[in-house]
Amino acid sequence: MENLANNIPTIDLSVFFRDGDEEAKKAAVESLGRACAEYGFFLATNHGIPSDLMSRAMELCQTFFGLADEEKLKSRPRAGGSVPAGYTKQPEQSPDKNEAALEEIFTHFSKTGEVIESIINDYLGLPPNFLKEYNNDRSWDWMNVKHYFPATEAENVGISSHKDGNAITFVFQDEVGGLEVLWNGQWIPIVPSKGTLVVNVLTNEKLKSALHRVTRPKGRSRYSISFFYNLQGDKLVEPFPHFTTQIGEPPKYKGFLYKDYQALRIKNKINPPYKEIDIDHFAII
Ligand SMILES: O=C(O)CCC(=O)C(=O)O
Ligand SMILES: [Fe+2]
Repeated sequence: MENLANNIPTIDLSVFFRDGDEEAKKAAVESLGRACAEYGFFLATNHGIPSDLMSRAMELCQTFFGLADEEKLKSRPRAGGSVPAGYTKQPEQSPDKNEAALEEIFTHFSKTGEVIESIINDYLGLPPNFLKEYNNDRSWDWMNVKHYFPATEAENVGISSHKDGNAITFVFQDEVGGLEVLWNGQWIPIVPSKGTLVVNVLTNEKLKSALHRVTRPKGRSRYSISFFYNLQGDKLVEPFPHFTTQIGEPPKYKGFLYKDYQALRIKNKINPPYKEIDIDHFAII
């Protein structure tokens, strides 16, 4: 049988972290854009996040999750934050001196997000810096770390099928595996490698917001770090005129305020009947 995992493209981003080499940049923009249009996912190498920092961050997650519950509970998110989940800095309870690794990797993810955003800007033929200027407030970006327990005989759901609700997601997973993306009706495994980026951009479907899920392998725990490159809450999100009026195509989605969308997602996630709200909620049928 064909190994579909090989279909997910790997993009080397090194060319975007140095000056010059315009031809190579153009080729990489094209490959990255095509991967986003076809799969909504790609694997990135040379993405600007130092590998020793990634190892330290992953070690820290594993140390943290190994603590007793009463210790972990001391680090729960503070009430009144803009998002009710994710990593919250609690220095006095930090598991060890490596804590800075999570802060540092957050900054790197943010920068790499800007690089990917500008590549997507070019791929879509938007005016220079259009997305950068539209999405110019990084204070809504966030990150979380997850510990998936081994599958049992009865069930193996890590995260059920969903679309992310942000602009670009980076997932850094350990070597265990379990992340899968839906493509042409089949679940394709995202085989662990140094850095996996999940891309979801609102462009009237010029790029794909892919359904994905995590299944839990038997016999071992799995850890991952997800970074969500976001939008500022008061932004109005709707298909840009470049993808609608300017090219004579109707919008496929209604507009919404980004913070209302996030609130709706969370409300439905934590209240019965526990529905996954995603961008389809705003689709114009
Ligand atoms: O843990 C993973 O590999 C993916 C997690 C995910 O899809 C998410 O956090 O939205
Ligand atoms: Fe996700």
